[in-house]
Amino acid sequence: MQIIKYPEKETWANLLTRPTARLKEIEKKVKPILKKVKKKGDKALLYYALELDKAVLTDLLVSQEEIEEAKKQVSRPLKQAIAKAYKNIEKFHLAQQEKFKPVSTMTGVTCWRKSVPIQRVGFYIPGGTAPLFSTVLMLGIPAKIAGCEQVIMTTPPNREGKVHPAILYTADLVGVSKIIKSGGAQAIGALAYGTSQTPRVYKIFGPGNQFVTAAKQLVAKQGVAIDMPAGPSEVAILADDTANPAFIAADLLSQAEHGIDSQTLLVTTNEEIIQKVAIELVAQIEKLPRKEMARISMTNSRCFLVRNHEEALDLLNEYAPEHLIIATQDAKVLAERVINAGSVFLGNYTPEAAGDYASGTNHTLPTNGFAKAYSGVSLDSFMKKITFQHITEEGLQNIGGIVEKMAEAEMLIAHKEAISIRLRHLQESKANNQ
Ligand SMILES: NC(=O)c1ccc[n+]([C@@H]2O[C@H](COP(=O)([O-])OP(=O)(O)OC[C@H]3O[C@@H](n4cnc5c(N)ncnc54)[C@H](O)[C@@H]3O)[C@@H](O)[C@H]2O)c1
Ligand SMILES: N[C@H](CO)Cc1c[nH]c[nH+]1
Ligand SMILES: [Zn+2]
Repeated sequence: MQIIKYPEKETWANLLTRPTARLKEIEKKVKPILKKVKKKGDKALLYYALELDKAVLTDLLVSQEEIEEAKKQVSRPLKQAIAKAYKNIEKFHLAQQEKFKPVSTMTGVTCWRKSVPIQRVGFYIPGGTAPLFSTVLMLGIPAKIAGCEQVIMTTPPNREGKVHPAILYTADLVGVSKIIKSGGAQAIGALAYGTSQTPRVYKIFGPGNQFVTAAKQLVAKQGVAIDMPAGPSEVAILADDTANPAFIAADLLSQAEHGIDSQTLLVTTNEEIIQKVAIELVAQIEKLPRKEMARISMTNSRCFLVRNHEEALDLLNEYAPEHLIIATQDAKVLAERVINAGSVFLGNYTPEAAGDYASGTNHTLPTNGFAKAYSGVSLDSFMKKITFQHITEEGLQNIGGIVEKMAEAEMLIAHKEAISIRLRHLQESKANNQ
């Protein structure tokens, strides 16, 4: 972990760079993959399953038998844990339902808005180095509440050509319509362009590694919607002397273990805590099965010693972390000053891992600084907001002159005439009735 003491503001941009490869370099690898999928469809998916996932597949589609088999393989305690997480995630996302009342903007002019589900959505479920079945819940539950009709899921097969049973079990639980055994950029291409087995979707959701994220960003330029760039995981921790160094180390490692391109940050006003966390990291990392990955990722880690909490928050808002843990005495007060972050965790007993799995909030979040402009996945991500309006005869008389004036000033006379023709008609009918 690189320690940086009292950095001047002008140096922040350089110190806060992400370890992810430059988008241009990743794009060089991803573009030919997308092109091949567009041209060759399922044949390309089978080719990349062998080339990149070392899986010999005879069929890309997960069969009903495979799902039934998976349901038997998941243990009862895991099913119980999943059921509890499901309830919490459902509760939090149900609370996001919007009740929009019609608004009368002028007498006779009524406007309202309705949330309508996106009919066909695509999920990418990461499975390269760990089977992230929790992501199935994070995407599937809000999609179900929203009422999306068709959910097409893609996830990488393992070397035996199989998908992890817990991924299949949760997919069945949330009502996924079709599961395609394909990972990486090729899966994103399949969802964006469609193949004989993969229906083309209107919006692609889900996190993934740099290849997945770059592919999502590329297909977004070609017309398909995406949730957001949700790439390699990140966590930043703001700690004071009330924080527990062992907890901090555990939280840093929990995101470092995601992959070699994950990044973790510690920001503190307390020099002593840095040394204590460093000691804890050495001890805790040894116990992790993914310690090699975490060790590489921890080389991307930075620790900032800052003068005060004001400066800490400015630095963190500049970084815009995917996850921010505030482990300070006045965590709730400091949280008010957060303007750029995907999801915030307050206090010593709020580990980020709770949000990854079960507290209720969504774990599909913007990385790489995109939290400056994007929100994480929510119920709204699965909806379009359609606006409606109705204008009565009296309403048109009230609003007509305003529109005519503005249209004329924009030199759009057909617009003006769409109003004037009606106003004249109303005048004529009034005259005829007198
Ligand atoms: N931001 C979020 O909300 C969030 C949530 C969960 C996970 N994540 C991130 O998701 C990622 C999961 O990564 P993963 O790799 O385990 O699984 P993954 O499913 O995202 O990627 C695996 C696929 O990547 C492709 N691939 C691997 N090496 C390649 C190469 N050299 N060239 C082209 N394609 C290649 C393969 O096709 C493989 O199937 C992690 O980075 C994790 O931090 C992010
Ligand atoms: N931390 C990840 C989001 O960056 C989500 C996750 C899934 N499983 C474990 N963690
Ligand atoms: Zn995680």
